[in-house]
Amino acid sequence: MSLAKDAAIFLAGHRGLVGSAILRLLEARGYQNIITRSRDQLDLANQASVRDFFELERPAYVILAAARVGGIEANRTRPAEFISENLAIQGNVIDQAYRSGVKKLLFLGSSCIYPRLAAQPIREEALLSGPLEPTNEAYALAKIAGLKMCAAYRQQYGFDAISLMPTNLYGPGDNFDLESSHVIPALMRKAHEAKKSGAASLTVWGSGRPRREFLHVDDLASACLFAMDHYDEGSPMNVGTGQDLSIKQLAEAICHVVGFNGNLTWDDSMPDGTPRKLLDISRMSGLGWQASISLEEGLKSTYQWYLDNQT
Ligand SMILES: NC(=O)C1=CN([C@@H]2O[C@H](COP(=O)(O)OP(=O)(O)OC[C@H]3O[C@@H](n4cnc5c(N)ncnc54)[C@H](OP(=O)(O)O)[C@@H]3O)[C@@H](O)[C@H]2O)C=CC1
Ligand SMILES: C[C@H]1O[C@H](OP(=O)(O)OP(=O)(O)OC[C@H]2O[C@@H](n3cnc4c(=O)[nH]c(N)nc43)[C@H](O)[C@@H]2O)[C@@H](O)[C@@H](O)C1=O
Repeated sequence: MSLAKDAAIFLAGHRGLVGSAILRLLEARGYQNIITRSRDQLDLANQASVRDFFELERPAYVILAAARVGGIEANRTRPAEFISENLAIQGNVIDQAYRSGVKKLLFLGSSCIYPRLAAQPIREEALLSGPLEPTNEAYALAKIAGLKMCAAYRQQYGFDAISLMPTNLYGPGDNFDLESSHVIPALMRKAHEAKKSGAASLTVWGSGRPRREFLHVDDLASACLFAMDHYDEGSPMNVGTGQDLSIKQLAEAICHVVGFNGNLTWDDSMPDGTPRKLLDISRMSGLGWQASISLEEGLKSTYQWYLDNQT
């Protein structure tokens, strides 16, 4: 099935990192009927508002990129908000989409749904096979509930709801707040500020030993539209690059891109999180999709975006 260019598509979370990348791609591909609402206009955690919205707008397709999202420290310190807001948003949107006759819905989970010590690279079958990483357990449980809700609605009602599990993302429109952000925007900003102030060193959280896989958000947007056209199964599907690196290697790469030549110091009072979460991407590549933006290229363009947009 291919999405018609005039299909009514509700893109939830269009101002976020992922939603804004999907919006750019939908517009570039000529989609003419994209429905958007900011949180101020429609609180997706409010069931009555979501019901009224779906009854009024009657979208044919839904891409759910609205969620409570943050880096390791935000997840560790605000678990109640991460579980309650995500359960509410996804529960309301998935249920109302089904009730109002939506033809297809895409839900986004995250690679943190898999067990902390899953065999690497992580296959989709590893889901629920072991304990989760404690720093993001609340968020991961909400995401697991979301993908299982999609599978249950497919099984019982025949609702075409699919779930993608992206690895760690980065790119234009990311959150550069040092307390709540993910590692790439945090280190990019720290390196930029250290370079500007002439500081001798930059502080990196943890030991530098954890390994992470990073996908540029424009690649994720392409994967989302590919999955809307080519995937219609209940089981979640991983999206990544198939390559990872250590946080130390990442910090060095970011310093190189930013042009900061000082030292790295390590704050071991901050958590490392999952030791490694490299996704097995054979299911998605078997369907014919692969990432195209290298980490080096993506870091350079993201830093340029930061320079052009910092406030
Ligand atoms: N960033 C990452 O590294 C990864 C992200 N993902 C997943 O991708 C999806 C998008 O994440 P990302 O783009 O990074 O997140 P962002 O924080 O950048 O954007 C989240 C969006 O959700 C909207 N939103 C949040 N709460 C509500 C609400 N109550 N009502 C309406 N809208 C709301 C926000 O709207 P507004 O702007 O109006 O406030 C915002 O546009 C999430 O499902 C996330 O789990 C998966 C793997 C990794
Ligand atoms: C996408 C994913 O994102 C989160 O999990 P995470 O991968 O651990 O995310 P992170 O990007 O914040 O950290 C990656 C690594 O980097 C190290 N690190 C070093 N220095 C900084 C630093 O300055 N900031 C941050 N944030 N991390 C730093 C940090 O200590 C960790 O070892 C969860 O929300 C999870 O729920 C989720 O889905």
